[in-house]
Amino acid sequence: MTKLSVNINKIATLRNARGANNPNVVKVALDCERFGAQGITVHPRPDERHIRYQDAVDLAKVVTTEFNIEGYPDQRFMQLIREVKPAQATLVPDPPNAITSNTGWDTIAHQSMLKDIVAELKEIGTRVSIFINPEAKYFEPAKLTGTDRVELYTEPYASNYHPNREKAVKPYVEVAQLARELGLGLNAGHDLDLQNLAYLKQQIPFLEEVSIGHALICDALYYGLENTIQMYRRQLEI
Ligand SMILES: CC(=O)[C@@H](O)[C@H](O)COP(=O)(O)O
Ligand SMILES: NCC(=O)COP(=O)(O)O
Repeated sequence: MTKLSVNINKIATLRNARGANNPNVVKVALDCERFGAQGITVHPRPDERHIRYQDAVDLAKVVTTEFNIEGYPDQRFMQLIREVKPAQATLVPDPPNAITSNTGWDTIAHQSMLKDIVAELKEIGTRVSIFINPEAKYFEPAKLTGTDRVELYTEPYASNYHPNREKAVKPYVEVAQLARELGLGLNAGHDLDLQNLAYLKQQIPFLEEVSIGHALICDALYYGLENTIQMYRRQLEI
């Protein structure tokens, strides 16, 4: 089974537009779970333009599915993980001013740093995933960091899906097999949507989790949150 973790960053973007607490991200997270989400993902950024660090603290108290916190492992992120102890921490190499995540780790250049961070996170008791591009050279070094999982950065798959989905998925299928051989668990995320999700799942049936935010929240404007979550879940059952 591939779990659907709903990224609620965009709910916080909407809330922050008016400064009060509507929509309430904690309530939305609980509703996502009630509607079928098997995990909740947040990615607090240093400027707190959407999810705030305090949101992650508040969410951790009530989320009963898998809570996944993504981010660059600076001191504030590590302090948050120590305080919240989420089920999973996903390490992303974004600089502080990144508009959104746009690449995975260079696990060769940053192997020693990642190894130390992974060890610290595992000491806390949090499963670790490393955000990674679909390039074979990064997988063995990723394994050597001690990480439990890797998360495939799927933006290139998503943007190449419509012109040629077979070509778009090919590098992902190759590295997914490699990850499997290395004993790395496999997550995927970024720009997955109702059109491209089922094919990715068909080609990589052993995906453990996808985290989806932007497209899912956009779809919810038309279909409603409950329907939308069910529609995404169905894509993963194919
Ligand atoms: C790692 C990843 O792909 C997601 O966290 C994505 O970047 C969402 O972040 P934003 O909501 O800030 O775009
Ligand atoms: N890890 C990816 C994620 O959480 C959501 O990415 P997106 O669906 O908002 O592009």
